Amino acid sequence: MRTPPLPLAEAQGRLLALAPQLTIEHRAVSECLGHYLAESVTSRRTQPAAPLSAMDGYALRSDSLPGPWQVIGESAAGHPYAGTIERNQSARISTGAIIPQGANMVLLQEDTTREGDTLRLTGTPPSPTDRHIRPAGMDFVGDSILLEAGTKIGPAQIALAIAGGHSHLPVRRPLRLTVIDSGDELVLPGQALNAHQLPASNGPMICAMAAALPLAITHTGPIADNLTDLAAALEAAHDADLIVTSGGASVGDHDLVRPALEAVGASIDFWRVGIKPGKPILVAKRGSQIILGLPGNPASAYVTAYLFMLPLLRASLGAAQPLPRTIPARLAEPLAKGGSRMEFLRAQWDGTTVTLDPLQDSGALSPLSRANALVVREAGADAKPAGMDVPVYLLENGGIA
Ligand SMILES: Nc1nc2c(c(=O)[nH]1)N[C@H]1C(S)=C(S)[C@@H](COP(=O)(O)OP(=O)(O)OC[C@H]3O[C@@H](n4cnc5c(N)ncnc54)[C@H](O)[C@@H]3O)O[C@H]1N2
Ligand code: MOO
Repeated sequence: MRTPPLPLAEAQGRLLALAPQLTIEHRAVSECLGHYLAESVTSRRTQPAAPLSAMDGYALRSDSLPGPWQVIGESAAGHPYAGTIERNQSARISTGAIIPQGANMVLLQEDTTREGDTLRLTGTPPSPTDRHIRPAGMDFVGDSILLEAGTKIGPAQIALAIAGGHSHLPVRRPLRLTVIDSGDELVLPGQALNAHQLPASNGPMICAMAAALPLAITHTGPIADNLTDLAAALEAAHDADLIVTSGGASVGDHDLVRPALEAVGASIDFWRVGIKPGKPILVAKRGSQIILGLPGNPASAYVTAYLFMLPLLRASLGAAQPLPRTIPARLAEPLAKGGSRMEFLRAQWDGTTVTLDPLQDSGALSPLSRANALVVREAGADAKPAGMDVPVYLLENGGIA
């Protein structure tokens, strides 16, 4: 007997619970871009390690205002002043240099004049007096959490980890992903073809969607629509952590993904989710390996890769926040009422309003290439007037802010 399609949230939860536990390795920080921290990282130093000047000027004592002062030395970045500043003394100081002993104020050089070693105040002294001083530990202190486990490592996190004294970071090993195109009608890109054929575009699209993540990707196919070839392709990918197929997931006589999975000893975890496009998505397991059978229609493959494959990859790689998040966007035009499945409508978002593409056929690629957003319409939702907010997934960066 056929089980009804799962609700999206339940299906995503079931899939994420299967995410493989990849081993942790320590990678050079500068090679961690796009990885997720496998463990929280603690600062090995305090920054700034000592009070620093935030401006170029003169360091002196606030109780010596209004001067004049004798300039007795200099504190430059990398070359601190070794002595102590007494009343009516000052040290030339540059941005990023340590505030000398005794000083508690920095006068901007624009607020002073200097003749020889004599410094005079011409402008207004800083208020509060420590305004141009960055206190020790302003950024972070030693032995505190610098970056939480699950944080995505981008340029700022790379800089913070290095500033915190780290040369390597704990991350998951790259996930091995095999993407398989299958279908008798498919040919390689650019190959001569007849009316009954079409270029296999899903595989390259799926690989491109995953490309920013730390993966070892293998792309195979197109594989012919027969059990032997499909089972052989699945077998050849036995050491992949995740296999993603597209097509052959539905109910037709040539939809062989399920029988091929059974032939290689995989067990189906679930099949069919109440979403449009993408209903016939299939999830199977073989040992610790996961197989995601995405539907063949290009928009269905894209939407299911976005809602299932990318979150699974992110979860496996240790992301704290693997699921994409919607933002509210204002409808440029009215939205008709929802149908029996939750829908993900290809749309253009201009930063404020969102406009649905007039072509929503799941077999069409051109609306997908025009879209930068998916409008979410719940099953059975009431019609909505123009100007109303709807939840929208932004497609850039997999919907992860
Ligand atoms: N009687 C029913 N028919 C269908 C149902 C249903 O419930 N009952 N579901 C429909 C839905 S919804 C979808 S989605 C499709 C998905 O079917 P499959 O996953 O079996 O996909 P195929 O039939 O193999 O292919 C569909 C379509 O996509 C093209 N395709 C396939 N692979 C690729 C590729 N790698 N690159 C580019 N294009 C590809 C293929 O040529 C077909 O045009 O089933 C409905 N049918
Ligand atoms: O759900 Mo299918 O994905 O409509 O085309």
